[in-house]
Amino acid sequence: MSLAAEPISPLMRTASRSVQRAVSELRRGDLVMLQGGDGRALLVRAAEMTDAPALALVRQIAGGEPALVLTDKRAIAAGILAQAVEPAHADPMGAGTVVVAPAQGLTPDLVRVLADPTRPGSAQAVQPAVRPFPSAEGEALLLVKLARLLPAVIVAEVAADRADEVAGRNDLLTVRGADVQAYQAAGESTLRQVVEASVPLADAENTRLIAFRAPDGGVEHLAILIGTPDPAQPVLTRLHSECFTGDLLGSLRCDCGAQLRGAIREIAAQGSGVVLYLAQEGRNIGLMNKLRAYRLQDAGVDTVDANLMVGFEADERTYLPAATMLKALGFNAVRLMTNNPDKLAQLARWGVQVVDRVPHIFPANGHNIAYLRTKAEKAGHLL
Ligand SMILES: Nc1nc2c(ncn2[C@@H]2O[C@H](COP(=O)(O)OP(=O)(O)OP(=O)(O)O)[C@@H](O)[C@H]2O)c(=O)[nH]1
Ligand SMILES: [Zn+2]
Repeated sequence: MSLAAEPISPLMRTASRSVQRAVSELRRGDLVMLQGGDGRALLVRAAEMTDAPALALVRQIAGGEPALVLTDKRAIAAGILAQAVEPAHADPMGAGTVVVAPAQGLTPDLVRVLADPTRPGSAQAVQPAVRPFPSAEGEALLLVKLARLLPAVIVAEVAADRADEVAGRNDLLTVRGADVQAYQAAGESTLRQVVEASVPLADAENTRLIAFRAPDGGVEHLAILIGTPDPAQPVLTRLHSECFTGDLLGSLRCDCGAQLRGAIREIAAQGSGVVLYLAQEGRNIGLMNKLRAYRLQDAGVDTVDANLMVGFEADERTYLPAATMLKALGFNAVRLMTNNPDKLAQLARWGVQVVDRVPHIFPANGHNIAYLRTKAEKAGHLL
């Protein structure tokens, strides 16, 4: 049942190391040097971490005025952009980017109001410039998304032929935009089994947990294997994206807790199957950002628009990790318990045959009616 141990190439190891280090620097509020795939070099820091000394440091190192980069979704929500930016080529990660460089300069307040939808304020006076993806700015946004921060960055361009010298003098980590673009899919397609243990569950006593991790030490996902599925037959399968609030706390805002426990019960009743517990909290925007989206929903916005207002796509998940795990377990055909057509389409796209869809619907609880209705009306869920 284990994956053939494919050695990770030295090139990939170096690439993922610099991306992971850059993510860590950004989360600390430090600057990194990004060598963009477009040949431009940018000093980058997370907008979420920006105060006056931080802006002053960027000015001092770059010798020029920094700009704020937002996704087009966030810029529209902030009222400074009329419509979405068309990507230069069809790339699911390629959100259009919007660059704000006000003549009077950036202030921490302006950065906060534009980057963070939970901070009230207005920013009528700024004129953004738009850039289709790919661009160094778009790669900087991918980095802060990987860091699970708000999708907004402060950038300042540095002459490409001076980037190494500036980075060296200021002890800044350098990361290549091409590596940032390749990072996520590389980790997701090389997940391998790390450990397997028996964990009897109240609703499914004959259960084993199989833990997966990418060779570069990235995100970890779990397979909850119930009974002994026959790989020669389509396996009853549930893809479940992590939901701390619903799964662990029993939050009534969503249907996740009911779906998770319901899937375990149903698989146990049918004899065997697997639940993949995917580390994709908040449709892969992370818990902090999901809580930001909840704040907006408390003010009347629906779950799809709330994601867009924070600056993300409505759904940032890919099911490549799920497909990689299923194949590693020897399961090439599944009966998928879901109402989400994207899960069906993506699994097929990543080479897992979906023989059947098993509806996975639970009664509304009085708090999640609008959430479920939005999933049906806007996200095409088959409810
Ligand atoms: N961003 C965001 N994420 C949410 C919200 N409510 C729930 N989630 C997340 O949505 C995901 C729900 O995942 P699933 O139940 O696997 O998927 P689904 O898209 O509902 O599809 P099916 O249940 O398979 O039909 C989890 O990662 C939750 O954390 C919300 O209001 N905003
Ligand atoms: Zn949930």
